[in-house]
Amino acid sequence: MTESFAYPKSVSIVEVGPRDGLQNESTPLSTQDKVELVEGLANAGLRYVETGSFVNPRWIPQMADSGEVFQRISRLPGVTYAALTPNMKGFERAMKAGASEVAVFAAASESFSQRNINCSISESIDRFHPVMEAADAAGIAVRGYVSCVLGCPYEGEIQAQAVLEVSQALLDMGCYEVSLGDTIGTGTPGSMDRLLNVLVPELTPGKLALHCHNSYGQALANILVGLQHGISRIDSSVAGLGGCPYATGASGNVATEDVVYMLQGLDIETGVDLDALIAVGADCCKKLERSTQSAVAQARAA
Ligand SMILES: CC(C)(COP(=O)([O-])OP(=O)([O-])OC[C@H]1O[C@@H](n2cnc3c(N)ncnc32)[C@H](O)[C@@H]1OP(=O)([O-])[O-])[C@@H](O)C(=O)NCCC(=O)NCCSC(=O)C[C@@](C)(O)CC(=O)[O-]
Repeated sequence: MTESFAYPKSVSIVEVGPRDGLQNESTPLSTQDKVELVEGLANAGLRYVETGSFVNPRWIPQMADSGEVFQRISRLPGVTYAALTPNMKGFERAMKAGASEVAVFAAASESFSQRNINCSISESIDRFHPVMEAADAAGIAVRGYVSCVLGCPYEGEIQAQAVLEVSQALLDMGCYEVSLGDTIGTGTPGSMDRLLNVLVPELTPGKLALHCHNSYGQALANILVGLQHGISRIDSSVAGLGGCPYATGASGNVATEDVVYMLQGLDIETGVDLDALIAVGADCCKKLERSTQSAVAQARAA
């Protein structure tokens, strides 16, 4: 643990429910329901909504209508509507649909990289170069993701050095930040602290975000460790939707409602209206015919 720390005064929440959440839901949500979800999240105060993904629809059918979702949403000023783009084809589709920002995604594990995007880590970096150049020319910011930072479903433990190398490569090529994905949620406050002790001095906290899945119930504790290291960008998914299609058993991201509640308790500003957010999560869960994974939403409903 860092010797002394001050919690950030505010935290930006990166809402990934409409993408990371819905990409792994078995019940398909209609395009109109997706549009209402994205609009509801922005109306609840979220300023960054990952709205969809431009990957091969044969790999991720749940995101096949992302172009239509982007085209149909009413946009609020000051809100970033972002998309995942694994290659130039994805980037071109995202631009046509009007995405305001894109994200490229790599992994710290070779096996996961092969299963998720059908290429090695270094091949993935090569594929991102033209995306970075095209985004730069178009004035589009690019976020980077690194999956499996605290464990891989195929390789087990992942070395911090491997996470550092791929994160550094993404920043060097022009990503403005790297989101560290605990894809299978096996991380603990101890392993997160050890990882950040390696990454933060090299990369600085302002270039890092945390993306914690909650499979083992550790996500909020891991995020707290990240805050103590000065990280102030947190990914989360309304109602804890989703999982990962290439990591069997991985549950959804930490629920946005639970993150907001914890941050409120720390007097950290998020700009999110918790009651409005809970209502958006409840509406989405009803449409998906599933229960919320948010402990806060469950407690409020009771
Ligand atoms: C990356 C590829 C496309 C490579 O897939 P590939 O098969 O190696 O690509 P290819 O270039 O050889 O092309 C094969 C076919 O795919 C098409 N294609 C090629 N690119 C696109 C595109 N962008 N959009 C639409 N179609 C595309 C291309 O046109 C061609 O079509 P065909 O000629 O056979 O009809 C594939 O592996 C893929 O789509 N993977 C999906 C990966 C994915 O979405 N995973 C989930 C998101 S990552 C995640 O959830 C983790 C994260 C970010 O949340 C963080 C964390 O939690 O760890």
